[in-house]
Amino acid sequence: METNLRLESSLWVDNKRYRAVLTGWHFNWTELDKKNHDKKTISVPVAEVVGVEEGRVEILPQKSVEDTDKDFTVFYVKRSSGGGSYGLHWRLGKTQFSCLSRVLRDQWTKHLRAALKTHSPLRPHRLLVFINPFGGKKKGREIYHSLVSPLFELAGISSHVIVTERANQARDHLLKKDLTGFDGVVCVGGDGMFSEILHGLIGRTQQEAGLCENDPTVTLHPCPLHIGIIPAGSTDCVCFATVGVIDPVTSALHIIIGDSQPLDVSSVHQASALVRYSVSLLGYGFYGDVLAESEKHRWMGPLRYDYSGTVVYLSNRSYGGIVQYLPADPVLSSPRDRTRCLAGCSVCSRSTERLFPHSSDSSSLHSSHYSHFNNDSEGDWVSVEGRFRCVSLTCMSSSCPKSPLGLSPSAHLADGTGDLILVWDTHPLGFLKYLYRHTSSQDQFDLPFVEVHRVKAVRFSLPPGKEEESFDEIGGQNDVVDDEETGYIETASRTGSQQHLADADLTKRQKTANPFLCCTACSKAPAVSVWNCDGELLPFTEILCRIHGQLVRLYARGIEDGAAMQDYVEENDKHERISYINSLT
Ligand SMILES: Nc1ncnc2c1ncn2[C@@H]1O[C@H](COP(=O)(O)OP(=O)(O)OP(=O)(O)O)[C@@H](O)[C@H]1O
Repeated sequence: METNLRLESSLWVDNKRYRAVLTGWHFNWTELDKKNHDKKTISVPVAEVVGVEEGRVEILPQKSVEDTDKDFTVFYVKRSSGGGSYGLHWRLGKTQFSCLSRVLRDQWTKHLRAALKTHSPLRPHRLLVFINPFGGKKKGREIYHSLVSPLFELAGISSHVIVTERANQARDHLLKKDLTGFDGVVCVGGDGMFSEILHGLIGRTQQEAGLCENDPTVTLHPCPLHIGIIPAGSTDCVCFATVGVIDPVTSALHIIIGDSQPLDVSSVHQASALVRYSVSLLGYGFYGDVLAESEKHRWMGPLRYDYSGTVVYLSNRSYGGIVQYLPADPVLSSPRDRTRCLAGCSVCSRSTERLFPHSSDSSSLHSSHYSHFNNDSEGDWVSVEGRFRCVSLTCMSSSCPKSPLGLSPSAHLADGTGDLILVWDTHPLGFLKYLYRHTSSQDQFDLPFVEVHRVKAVRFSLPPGKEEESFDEIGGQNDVVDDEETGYIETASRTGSQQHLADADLTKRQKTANPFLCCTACSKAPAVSVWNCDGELLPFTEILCRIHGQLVRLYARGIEDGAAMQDYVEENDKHERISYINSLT
């Protein structure tokens, strides 16, 4: 097939002659001098071509076409450094080519489009887009319509756009409505919007597969629809940790070219009920207290997190608890191995084979055998008891602009494990040192009171004598939630897809029941903290978490950084190396 797609001819750009070659995987054009010697080559992977249009076409600020017989325009991904951030920004590159004849022009457009189809099989054709008009600086609609929609149009993607009118509308839509014909779901918003999409898609997939989400031993079914994140929130950590930059155009281009990044998800259970899903931070102690405190100061905007962090740090708290964990296989990877999970991560690729042994390639994942937990021998649980400053579990590095290497710098996005970080009680300066190291490249685990373990599951309970206040006692008597939107009445903790049920009453409960909230004003320190689950407070203290390997897929490819791109380039021949670097600059 590749030989059929090959095409080579002279083309002109700005009256300069180029030799253009379409090989199977790359489209290259090399400037020629008067003696026909090669000057500069630009090489674009076919998979990164966004669109091919007849004529001389402009997209921004408005689409305009100068329809000439012998011209065509190629749009493609162009990289630039992240302006101080860790990853690379993607921009829309554009080159207008002129041919000697219309026949040749038609040949080029036909071949390029055919190559796109062959080498980019996961490109979406139809997307369901949810915009949170109130997320972040309330610019979701503007971001989508001015920056993203023109790119989708150029790439021939049709989208059904829903501007949400209430919290949880996107999640409920995904749980109940017909999703036939959609290749993916895009959220325009922050981490809260992403979490809605996550819960909706996972819940829907399990409903359709007839699986019970409440049972932590059940191997959940991976979601068939991809998730795209257009960052427009005040916290966009999932986007940052999976793309490397917070930039709507970069994210839109990843969606268009059909990048596919699997992501591990942790399910959080209380007794025999699912409470929530988490992908980034599940934190008890310091991180839970900071979130609880910050809820009181929402009027401060994003500043509330810095303020609350200081207040909670000064309150110098630690909490008793019993942590049990199921270690992951230490031969596969370690949270202290100083590796980084970057685009093309080999640990994650090997995990795909381990987690889905019967699928020949990633595209057939969703029809494969899903019993990856059953294939792993469970191993032995390890138990530790004591007083902790914080207990955290993360399925990814949880890097963010303030902490570019993240909570666990060597964590992987898709290896079926999470990193459990135990920070034992210590003096305030020691804890400050631990916190400070998150903002630098110093190893935050190289401290005597810090432990990190790569795990498959975690259980947290209170020490004997400090048993959990029952759910009812802390104000959550209403076990039944009436979902007005759908007319459903479901019982929390008893039905499948019930994670959404806990949400409706949660805010109410937190206000009256959160032990931290009531105790900040008291001199007596609280005996228990609260869990921060990806920015939401959990109404339970004693929980069980299970990591589900590669449960969802994002339109992303993991963080690309300069060094990683250089490694990629090294694998190509010298000619392509030079041309690739040229195309970056
Ligand atoms: N139309 C709406 N009205 C009110 N809330 C909404 C609406 N649409 C979505 N939401 C909710 O708003 C919450 C926050 O949204 P999002 O994450 O997009 O923005 P954010 O500014 O990063 O949020 P925050 O900083 O408050 O966590 C989400 O949990 C989502 O459920």
